[in-house]
Amino acid sequence: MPDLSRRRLLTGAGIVVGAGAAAAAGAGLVRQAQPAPVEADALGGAIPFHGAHQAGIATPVQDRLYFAAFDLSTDSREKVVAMLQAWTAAAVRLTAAQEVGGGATGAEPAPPDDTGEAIGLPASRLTLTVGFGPSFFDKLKLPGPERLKELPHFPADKLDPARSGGDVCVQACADDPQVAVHAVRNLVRIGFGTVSVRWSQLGFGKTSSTTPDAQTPRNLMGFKDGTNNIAGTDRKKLDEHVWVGDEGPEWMRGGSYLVARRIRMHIETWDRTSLKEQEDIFGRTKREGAPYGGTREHDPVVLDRMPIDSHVRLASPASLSGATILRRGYSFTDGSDGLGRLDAGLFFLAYQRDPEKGFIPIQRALAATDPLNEYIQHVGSGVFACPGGVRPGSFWGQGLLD
Ligand SMILES: C=CC1=C(C)c2cc3[nH]c(cc4nc(cc5[nH]c(cc1n2)c(C)c5CCC(=O)O)C(CCC(=O)O)=C4C)c(C)c3C=C
Ligand SMILES: [Fe+2]
Repeated sequence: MPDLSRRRLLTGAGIVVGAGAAAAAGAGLVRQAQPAPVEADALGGAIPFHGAHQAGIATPVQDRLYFAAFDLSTDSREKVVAMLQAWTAAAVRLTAAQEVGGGATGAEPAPPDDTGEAIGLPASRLTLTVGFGPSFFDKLKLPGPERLKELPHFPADKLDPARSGGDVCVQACADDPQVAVHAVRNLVRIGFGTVSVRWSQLGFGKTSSTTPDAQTPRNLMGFKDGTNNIAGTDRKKLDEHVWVGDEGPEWMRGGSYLVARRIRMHIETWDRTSLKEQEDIFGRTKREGAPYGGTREHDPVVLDRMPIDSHVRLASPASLSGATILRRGYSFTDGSDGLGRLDAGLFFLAYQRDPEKGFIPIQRALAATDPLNEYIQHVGSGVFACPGGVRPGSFWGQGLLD
């Protein structure tokens, strides 16, 4: 649990102190209709919303994801500003396990402000991260950052427009799916008339880690995923590869560019593949996750010990003039496809300082020769500029829209 003092929580997360709070302590930081004082030892895993960077990027990866991409239903900047102000106020409360607006009860005869399904649940390390797609800037006639461009087409892409694009995105990560869904649902509600959901994706079983000391999670192919990811504590690498710096624009400083890809896995075909072939495809062993030529997971990757077209060799920065991304993906299963096959795969999320030096060269190399392509297909895609962190009293995208 993060070591947050009560004072820091109260100022940082914007919680208003009120009566009737004693009951909130005990089982963690608990949602209350009435604003409540919160004990320092009862934060229930609240991650501060405010800071130099948006939470949910370098933050230790939570267990669950709910990601939503929105279309603007207006070209009025004023309406968008009003919505982003209201979203920010709600996000401050949601990430601190507080109900939005006037709460989930007591508003008769009006419908309650908060939908209520998170009453009594702790903060669950909820983070809410917002990004703007290239079309956001076109629709609002705003100058977009130079580095935010539509992604190129990659060979074998089979992108479904109904699962791609979006003017705005919200990435909600939490250890409890109900908390993540509740957060996005309430933002959708607040945004009614200004944005509508274009597509969304639930994710479970994180497939990457930003905490190298923790056990590396496994993807649905059974392999450890995230071994060679950037650690959330590695400030040097984050500054070099993830956070936007002086190249700006100003409102993007401390922000990052997000690439989201819905990657379907042909699980049934994969499961009929021998262990040796599976391991050759990645260039790592299945049980230990060791790179070929090594015996332990974190042994150094020696490229020429790996098959020349193995996934890890192709994607390694050493093969691609240093191209590096921060991965933050999740597994998904969305039922079956009507032909008896699971609609399952990896919802791949990658943050970087410049997609031209991160995702794009890596994906070009993978799309060309990765043997994994026989077992996967990219079916959804989005690219978003995620502004720098929100300061207390400010709102998401303020520097851009003010
Ligand atoms: C464009 C970027 C990448 C896509 C798309 C991608 C898809 C993808 N990856 C796996 C499984 C694994 N990937 C691993 C390593 C790895 N993958 C990428 C990039 C993309 N992967 C990078 C940059 C790396 C790290 C390379 C390195 O520096 O060593 C691994 C090995 C363990 C690890 O380091 O994480 C696995 C396993 C799947 C299943 C998949 C699409 C469905
Ligand atoms: Fe990969």
